[in-house]
Amino acid sequence: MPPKRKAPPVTASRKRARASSSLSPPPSEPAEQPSPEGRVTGFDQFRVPLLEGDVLYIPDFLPPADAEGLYAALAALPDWHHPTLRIYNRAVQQSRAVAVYASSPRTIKYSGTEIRAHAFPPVLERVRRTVEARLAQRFDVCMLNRYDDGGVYIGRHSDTCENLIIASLSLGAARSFVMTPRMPPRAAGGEGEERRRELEARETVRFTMQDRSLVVMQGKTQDYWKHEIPKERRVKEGRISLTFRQT
Ligand SMILES: O=C(O)CCC(=O)C(=O)O
Ligand SMILES: [Fe+2]
Repeated sequence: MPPKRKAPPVTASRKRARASSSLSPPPSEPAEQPSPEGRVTGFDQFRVPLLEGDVLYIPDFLPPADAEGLYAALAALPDWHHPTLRIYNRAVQQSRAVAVYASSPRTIKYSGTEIRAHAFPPVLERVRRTVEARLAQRFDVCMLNRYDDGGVYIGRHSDTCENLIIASLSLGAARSFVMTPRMPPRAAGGEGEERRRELEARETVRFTMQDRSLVVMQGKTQDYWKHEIPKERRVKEGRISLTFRQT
């Protein structure tokens, strides 16, 4: 199998960008205006080079002062739980803990189960305001994911296209984000299956999500790409992602 194509330009340029960025926008910046296109604009230098995908990786998105104590405060929220999923008719408890918040009371469909969304707690509301102002977008739902160490992962999936824009803020341990192209169904099965695996491996894009960074997925990304956070056994620290969604 050919080696997975890494995306060194993404990682390398982000390292350079990190030193210089001060990410609280000046109040005059146009980011305060809602974006008419329904997509995040103005971050072109952070675009991940993907065919038919619109993905941004923005390092140092949250200033260190805003991130101080945030991991611990979020980890202490009372709403975390490990959903029980039905896999091949067996009940399996997910290793990743989740907590869901929404601006109005509702339940959220999630991997075949329903999760009750809570009201945004003040600590999360502050982050939401920062993300909304910087991206010039509104987010009405936030799903938190907690990966206590590198053994906790999220399998390869696409999110539903009801999520117009997903903005995922990372806190804690650096983890890999792996994007694999979605293949048409006819590419699978028999000999096609082997070819599909080969193409997937060749086109796979991988980058590292650092503490305080933001990944944005929008446009047709979910139609053309799957994403995952694979197990990385050497990672001993926890990571929390705040996945802001538009529903
Ligand atoms: O943890 C992340 O950054 C992404 C999680 C994810 O893909 C999801 O919640 O759908
Ligand atoms: Fe996802």
